[in-house]
Amino acid sequence: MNDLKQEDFEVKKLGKATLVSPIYKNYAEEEISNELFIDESRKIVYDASLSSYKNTLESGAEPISFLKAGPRKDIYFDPSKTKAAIVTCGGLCPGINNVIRGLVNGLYYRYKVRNIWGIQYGYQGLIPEYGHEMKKLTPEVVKDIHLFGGTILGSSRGRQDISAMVDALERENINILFTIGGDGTLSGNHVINEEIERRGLKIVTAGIPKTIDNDVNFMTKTFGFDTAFTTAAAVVRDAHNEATGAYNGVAIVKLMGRDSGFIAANAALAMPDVNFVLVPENEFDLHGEKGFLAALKERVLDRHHALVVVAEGAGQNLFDHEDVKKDKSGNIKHKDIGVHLKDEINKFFKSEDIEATVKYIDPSYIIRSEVAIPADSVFCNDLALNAVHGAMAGLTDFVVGRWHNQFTYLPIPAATASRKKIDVNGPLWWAVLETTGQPLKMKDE
Ligand SMILES: Nc1ncnc2c1ncn2[C@@H]1O[C@H](COP(=O)(O)OP(=O)(O)OP(=O)(O)O)[C@@H](O)[C@H]1O
Ligand SMILES: O=P(O)(O)OC[C@H]1O[C@](O)(CO)[C@@H](O)[C@@H]1O
Repeated sequence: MNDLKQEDFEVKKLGKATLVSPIYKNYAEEEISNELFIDESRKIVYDASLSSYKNTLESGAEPISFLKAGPRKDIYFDPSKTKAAIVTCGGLCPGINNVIRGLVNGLYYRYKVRNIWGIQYGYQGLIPEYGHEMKKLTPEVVKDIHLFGGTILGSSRGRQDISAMVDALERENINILFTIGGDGTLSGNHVINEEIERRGLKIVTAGIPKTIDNDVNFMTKTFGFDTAFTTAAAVVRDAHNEATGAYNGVAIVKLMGRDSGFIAANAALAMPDVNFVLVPENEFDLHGEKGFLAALKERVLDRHHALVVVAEGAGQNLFDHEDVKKDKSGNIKHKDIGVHLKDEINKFFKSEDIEATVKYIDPSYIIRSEVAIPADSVFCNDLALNAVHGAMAGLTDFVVGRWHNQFTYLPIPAATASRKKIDVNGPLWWAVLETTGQPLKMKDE
């Protein structure tokens, strides 16, 4: 591993370094993480323990090359002539403002870039017809924004014309575009980059992965996730009070998680009063001997209260999918499992002649609008600074992340090829089963 040289690795679209960084010229540059391994035959770097690595290859994505994130000795852009822009897209997430603040301060103080702009309301802000003016960003403008949830730039969903967006970058003489967003935003970043390459423009794009669902590939954790499950855990605690406050009380808390149940699983582990965690990765039946309702009944008759945490993408197998609805960006809108559970539990206990009190709590939007907790604030700032370092060094079409205790730069297609999910044979799910005591499977098979 130590004998590996930079040229052994397939590094996509690394810009040509032309300038020596005024600040980092003495920085010992180390490009490759020791925790990653090389597949000599393919000339790629991967983590041997990685199941998502295999999924990514199977999905036909490009091979993965991790670079260790951090400042480079040589930088590509002359700070005095560099114009940077920041855009935030998709749903909200705790910490977006911290990332914006970190990007602005990193550019301004570390590299002395003075021309920094915020694009308003997501990719819409690059389309003149919407009329969203760009916002000048300085350390003064962003100095307090970490004290608030949401995004000071606004966000949006919905496809925009790629060529028109690149026209805007060209027209505005933007050299660096930072995109803060989830899977969709990063995919958008990638196609914008393809158009930039086609036109041969000196523009780089850098992604900072934003999703409270924590479902981005090759990221141990995305920012906002810790805040999300910490906030969710407080709701779960209160729900427990509701459940125990009535004889045969059942409380259901629905949490976000379109495709992955990380928030639900972690909130339940943080608040181990939870008796059932329902996640998209683990299908369940409602009815039948081994179904969820039978298990719930057993629990209620035994202890006279029960606490259920359900991720929004769970139990979708219980619905028919003839009228699939999508949001503006094309994401499938899931059927409301929380309301469905509440109704089915009520019906079931009535049919069993058991008097039960069912309380349903959906704190989704409150959770994702929260202010970042300190651990997330630190993380957001680190991600932002590393994104700045990569972009100033001329890297493009990359997403900054953290993987096995290292900050990394990863080609966007590797991050978006598939979603990270809970491994139901892995330690997280086993911890959930052990803590809740819920049956291994709630399905008649
Ligand atoms: N393949 C793509 N090409 C171009 N633009 C895309 C692509 N996928 C998504 N986008 C755009 O990226 C923006 C954000 O996408 P989306 O609404 O799916 O949110 P997201 O980034 O996945 O965040 P969240 O995790 O909150 O859903 C939208 O404007 C969407 O149209
Ligand atoms: O209601 P909106 O804004 O479409 O966002 C909901 C989605 O955002 C997410 O949190 C992803 O960021 C999903 O779990 C959820 O489906």
